[in-house]
Amino acid sequence: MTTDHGLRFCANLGWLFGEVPFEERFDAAAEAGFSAVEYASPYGRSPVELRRRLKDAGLRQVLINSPVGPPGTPTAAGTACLPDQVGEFRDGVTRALDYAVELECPLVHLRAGVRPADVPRDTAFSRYVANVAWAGQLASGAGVRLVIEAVNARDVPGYLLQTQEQAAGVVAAVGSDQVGMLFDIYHCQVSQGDLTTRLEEFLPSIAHIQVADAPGRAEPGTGEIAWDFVFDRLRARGYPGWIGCEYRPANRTADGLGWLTRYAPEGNG
Ligand SMILES: O=C(O)C(=O)CO
Repeated sequence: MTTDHGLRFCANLGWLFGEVPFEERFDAAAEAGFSAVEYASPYGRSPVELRRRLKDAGLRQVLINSPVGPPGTPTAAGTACLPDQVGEFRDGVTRALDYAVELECPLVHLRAGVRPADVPRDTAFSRYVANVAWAGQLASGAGVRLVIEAVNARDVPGYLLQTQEQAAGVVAAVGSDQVGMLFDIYHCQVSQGDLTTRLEEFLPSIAHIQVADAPGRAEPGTGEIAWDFVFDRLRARGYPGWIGCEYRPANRTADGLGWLTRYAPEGNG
């Protein structure tokens, strides 16, 4: 549901409702008033199971990520910029699109990856652009849109894509409506600031937004970002997409959702 207020928020089940096991987070999100969810990795469960959980809770899935390697390995933040991982990357995109189609999920986030020290930046960047272009073509056949996200270097040192300008440049270079930006307000604040200027500049390319406050990455209202100002701007510009709650709740998730009722008074989407 889009309200007159215009902003639609979805719950990231990888980050929110950590008080209960993953399987129970669907119901927890619905009980908290969400009508949509996102999470990075559906791959440990069958699409049939996930579809059932979504349906039973009355939720829709709006974003998944393409697969990444195990934590602590060179592919933990993705394979898209790694010249020796093209096969892995393509297999991962194919798998992600299969899941997205099964879950009726409109967006897949392609993680760029961390550039290895022995790979020149230009080499990693051109591999990345070529991979995203390849994935965009495959995604158009599946009716799914891809998004790419700039991530701050404090949280993920060496991540290839660190600024909104770089992400916008890749979207422009690929030149396909099938690829858009995932603008994470927390990452932008940590790396660059000047949030609303950047949001407004890149709005035509932005297909998804995520939120957390800075510097602690907890709920909006726990840090330095002027959320009234930011959300007013997004509302005034008619941002039509979802806003993913990708934050680490300061306490129990439900206890920290007061901020949301201010910005989505008629329900979270
Ligand atoms: O890894 C992160 O920090 C992300 O924001 C992924 O979406």
